[in-house]
Amino acid sequence: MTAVSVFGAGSWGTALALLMARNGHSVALWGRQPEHIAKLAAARCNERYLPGFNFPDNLRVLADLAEAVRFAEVLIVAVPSHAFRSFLTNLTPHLSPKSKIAWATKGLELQSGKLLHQVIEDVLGPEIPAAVLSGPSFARDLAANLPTAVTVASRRIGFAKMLAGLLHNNRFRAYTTDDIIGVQLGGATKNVLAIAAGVADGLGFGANSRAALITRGLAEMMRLGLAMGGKPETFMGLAGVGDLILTCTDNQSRNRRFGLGLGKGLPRDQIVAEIGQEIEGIVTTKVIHQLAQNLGIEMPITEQTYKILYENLAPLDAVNNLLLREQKSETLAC
Ligand SMILES: NC(=O)C1=CN([C@@H]2O[C@H](COP(=O)(O)OP(=O)(O)OC[C@H]3O[C@@H](n4cnc5c(N)ncnc54)[C@H](O)[C@@H]3O)[C@@H](O)[C@H]2O)C=CC1
Ligand SMILES: O=C(CO)COP(=O)(O)O
Repeated sequence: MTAVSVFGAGSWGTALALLMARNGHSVALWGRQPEHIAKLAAARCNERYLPGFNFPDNLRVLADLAEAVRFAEVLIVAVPSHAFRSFLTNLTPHLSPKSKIAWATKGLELQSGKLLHQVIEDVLGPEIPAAVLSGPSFARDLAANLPTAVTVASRRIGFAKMLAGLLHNNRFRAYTTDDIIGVQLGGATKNVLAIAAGVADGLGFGANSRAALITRGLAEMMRLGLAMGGKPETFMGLAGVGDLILTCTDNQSRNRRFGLGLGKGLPRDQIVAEIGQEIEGIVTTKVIHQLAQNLGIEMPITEQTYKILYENLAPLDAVNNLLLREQKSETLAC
């Protein structure tokens, strides 16, 4: 039995806390809004973000950050990417020399384009053991105990194995790797491509288009990921193509649903309000587009998604721009 604290009481933080509590660990789930945490404590369930799944007795909820950090040496962050640096800054004064940090956030830092392990190094220094969890894993499927497999990446493989051990059970497989860059870029890029897949489906383009988009999207993910130091096998694994397929094809994905709404011509504010949860791909589209430009990498689907989101390009015109590109070789190098 290990003590673990999970930070971020949204759908993903709650699902991870449930998983580890069901595995018999002693788990604290921290949220920043005391009134939200009070509701969780009273209902023993997260009715706002993950309704229908009762908390076991060994899952406690906390609104006090210092108490949640004191509770465990293993800390897992599941706040959205836009809050990542400020959250770490708040965390810093409470850390002990034994603290180890992991994150399940999928995204990059908007202002700097940094990967989140770089943000950790900036704020907490290079010495703290750090690992990322990613892969095809909807919160609701996990909470419902449906079979799931993910990747845990750390440059300290011992910490990756320890974290994987906390998560692993006979319905949840956690694989390990040292490719912290590839795993993060897979998780970030797939959200952009899921918006694009949603747009295509919202326009009524059907199955052939979806499969083409996923496949060409994978080529984009790999071009960027390899240029930034990720390993090819990571993009062919759970955190790459695995999560790409999941998020592009199932309507549990908020990024895909956002794209679906855009493709149907619904107003952006209405779609965002109806989803009512984090849509990481909106900001990530901007960051990845900027990275691709800086590195001179061709990412046409990302580029057209960027134009829909930030330059008011009509979805149908974006698709036509893709289809009217000159004929190409299918190889990765383009
Ligand atoms: N929901 C899912 O199925 C999965 C989500 N993720 C990732 O997990 C991360 C969190 O997303 P979800 O839990 O799904 O979003 P959500 O919308 O369900 O919940 C977001 C939570 O973050 C909290 N939050 C927002 N700003 C904060 C701040 N400044 N400080 C502390 N907490 C803050 C909110 O209060 C809320 O509790 C995202 O990066 C997402 O991509 C990864 C895998 C699966
Ligand atoms: O990352 C996810 C599943 O692996 C969740 O996807 P969405 O953020 O699009 O809902």
